[in-house]
This record gives sequence, structure tokens and C-alpha cells, in this order.
Amino acid sequence: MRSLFEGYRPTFKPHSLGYEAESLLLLTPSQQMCYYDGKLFGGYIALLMDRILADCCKHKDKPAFTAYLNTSFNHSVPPSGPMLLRAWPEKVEGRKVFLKGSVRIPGKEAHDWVDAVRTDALFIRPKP
Ligand SMILES: CCCCCCCCCCCC(=O)SCCNC(=O)CCNC(=O)[C@H](O)C(C)(C)COP(=O)(O)OP(=O)(O)OC[C@H]1O[C@@H](n2cnc3c(N)ncnc32)[C@H](O)[C@@H]1OP(=O)(O)O
Repeated sequence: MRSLFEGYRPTFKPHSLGYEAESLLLLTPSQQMCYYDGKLFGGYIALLMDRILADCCKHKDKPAFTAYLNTSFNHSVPPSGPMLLRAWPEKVEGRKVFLKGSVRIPGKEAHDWVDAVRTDALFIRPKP
């Protein structure tokens, strides 16, 4: 399990609804899982998103469980390039935390980043 998250070191910033999280990641060769050459396996991307969204909920708070994780793959993620994972809360209703997340990859222009993957998620905190 540890190797799946090698290099994953999220940082947290206060947000009006909790905390937002981000982690810049450069995958090791063993993490560069592809079914099609040059395109990082989407299931692995969803795993990374689930992790950063869960960490975003749990930071200085109770844990929360994934109720749904809706992931849109807009562009392929190159396995050997940098990727920026991001997660932030959108709405909190009682135990329900609605979050958004994205995976950004370098764009065509220098210093330009594009959203390759976007996630809408619901996490639910346990009953008191
Ligand atoms: C190699 C290792 C790597 C490890 C990789 C590391 C990744 C870290 C990821 C960690 C996170 C997880 O994996 S967690 C594990 C995966 N997820 C799970 O196992 C969750 C399975 N589901 C459940 O246990 C349950 O359904 C819960 C806890 C999510 C909710 O149950 P509950 O607490 O009884 O709440 P319940 O009363 O049903 O619902 C509360 C409110 O939420 C709404 N609600 C509930 N579910 C949904 C839903 N899917 N979509 C919309 N709304 C929902 C209800 O309508 C209700 O709204 P209202 O009427 O109040 O308005």
C-alpha cells in the first residue's frame, strides 16, 4: 500500500468550510501503471483522488467515508510527468461533506496547468 502512495505528501490550507489539500506528485516507475501506453490507469487516478479527498475531510477533524466519487477523465495523464492532486470542500450539510477535486497536468505553454481529471465526491462522517 505504501508504494502506491510514494511521494504523496499533501499540504493543507484553511478553507471557509474546512481545509483544502494539494500534493505535487512525480510517480516512480513502479507506480506508472498503464493499460494503454502513455495513459495512466484511471482506476489508479481514482484511488489517488479518494485518498486526497479523504485526507482533506480528516485533516484536524473526524474521518469520513466515501459515499460517491464521480470522476471525469477529460485528458490522459502521462505516467512519467508531474501531476498536481487537489481537493477542497464545496458544501457541508450536517455529516455530509460535498467535495471537489482535480488532477492538474502541465499544459502546452510554460507554467500552464490544465485539469485532466475532475472529481465530485460525497463523504459522510460517522453518526455521533
Ligand atoms: C491499498 C489500500 C489503499 C488505501 C487507499 C486510501 C484511500 C482512502 C480513502 C478512505 C475513504 C474510504 O475508502 S471509506 C470506505 C469506502 N466507503 C464505504 O465503505 C462506505 C459504504 N457506505 C456506508 O458505510 C454508508 O452508506 C455511509 C457511512 C456512507 C452512510 O451511512 P450512514 O452514516 O448510515 O448515513 P445515511 O443515514 O445512510 O445517510 C446520511 C445522508 O447521506 C445521504 N447519502 C448516503 N449515501 C449517499 C450516496 N451514495 N449518495 C448520495 N447521498 C447519500 C443520505 O441520503 C442521507 O442524506 P440526508 O437524508 O441526511 O439528507
